[in-house]
Amino acid sequence: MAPTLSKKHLIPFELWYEDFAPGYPTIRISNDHASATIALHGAHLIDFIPRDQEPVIFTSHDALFTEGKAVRGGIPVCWPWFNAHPSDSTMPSHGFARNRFWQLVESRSTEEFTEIILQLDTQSVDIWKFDTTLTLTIKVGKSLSLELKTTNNGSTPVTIGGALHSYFYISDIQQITLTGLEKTTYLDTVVGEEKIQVGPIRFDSEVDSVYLKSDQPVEIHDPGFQRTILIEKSGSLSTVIWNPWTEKSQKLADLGDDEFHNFVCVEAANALEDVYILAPAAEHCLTTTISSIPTSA
Ligand SMILES: O=P(O)(O)OC[C@H]1O[C@H](O)[C@H](O)[C@@H](O)[C@@H]1O
Repeated sequence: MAPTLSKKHLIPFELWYEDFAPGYPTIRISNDHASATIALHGAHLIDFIPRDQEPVIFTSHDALFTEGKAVRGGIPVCWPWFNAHPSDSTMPSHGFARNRFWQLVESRSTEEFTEIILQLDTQSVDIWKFDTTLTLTIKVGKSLSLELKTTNNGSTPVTIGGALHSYFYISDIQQITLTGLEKTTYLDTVVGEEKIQVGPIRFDSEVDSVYLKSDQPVEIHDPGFQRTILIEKSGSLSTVIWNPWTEKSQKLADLGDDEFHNFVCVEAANALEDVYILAPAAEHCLTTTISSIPTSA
C-alpha cells in the first residue's frame, strides 16, 4: 500500500510530491544544480538531470510503475542480497527492498544539495526474520550521492549483500569505454569464467560481469554526449557491469528491444563473496557518488 505522504518534508519550490501513476507517488526535487525524481516504491531514483545536461540516469520507456515490481532503469536498491538468493530459489531476485514502499522520514535543503532520507520498515516483511533498520540518504546537487545504511538491531548476526544498481544514460553502447577496472579479476557470468580485464571495457555483445576486490572509481567515457560520468563508491568491494544486448533485451518485457544501445549498468555492489556479516548493533554503509563531467568537443 502506498505510504502516507507527510507534508512536513516538503520544501517550497524545491521538493514536492507527484504521482507517476495512480497509487505510485514520487518525490520531485529541483534546485540550482539539478533535478531528480525518486519513487517512494523501492526508494527508486528514476532520474537525475544536472542543469544544462542530458539525463545521467536511464529509465526505460517501457518501465512499469506499479507496486511489487521494480522499475527497469534508474537506481534499484538491491537488498539484502544481490541477484538470486544464495540458498532459496523461491526468494525474489535482488532481494525485496526494491519491491516495497518506503517512507520519507527527513528532508533538508542546503546551498549545495537537497537531501532526503527514506526508510524501509523491514519488520513487516514476512520473508525477513531479522531486526534491521534500512535507510537510504540521497543528495541531489552537482553530483548525486546515495548512502544505503543497514543497522542490525537484533541479537543474532545478519548477512547483508546487495547493490546500488545504477543504469546510466549513454549516447551509444558501441562508442563508450569504461576505465578504472583494468587488471581487475572478474567473473564473466555470460560464459561462467574468471578473467582479468585487459585495457578499458568496450561493448559489442552481452556483458554481465562481477569485478572482484574492486573499490576503485569507474569512469564512463561518452564522446557522443561529450562527457565523462565518474562513479565513486565505498562499502563495496565488487562492481557489476551489465548490458543485456539484443536477445536478452527481447526477453525483458519492460525494456524496449533497442534500448540497450542507450544504457550501461555500473553497480556499486556487495555481490558473491563480498557480503557483510553484521554483528548485533553493527552497521554497514554502501555508498555511491555520481558526477557528470562535460568534456570539450
Ligand atoms: O532483471 P533484474 O532482476 O532487474 O536484473 C537485471 C540484472 O541485474 C544485474 O546486473 C545482474 O548482474 C544481471 O544478471 C541481471 O540480469
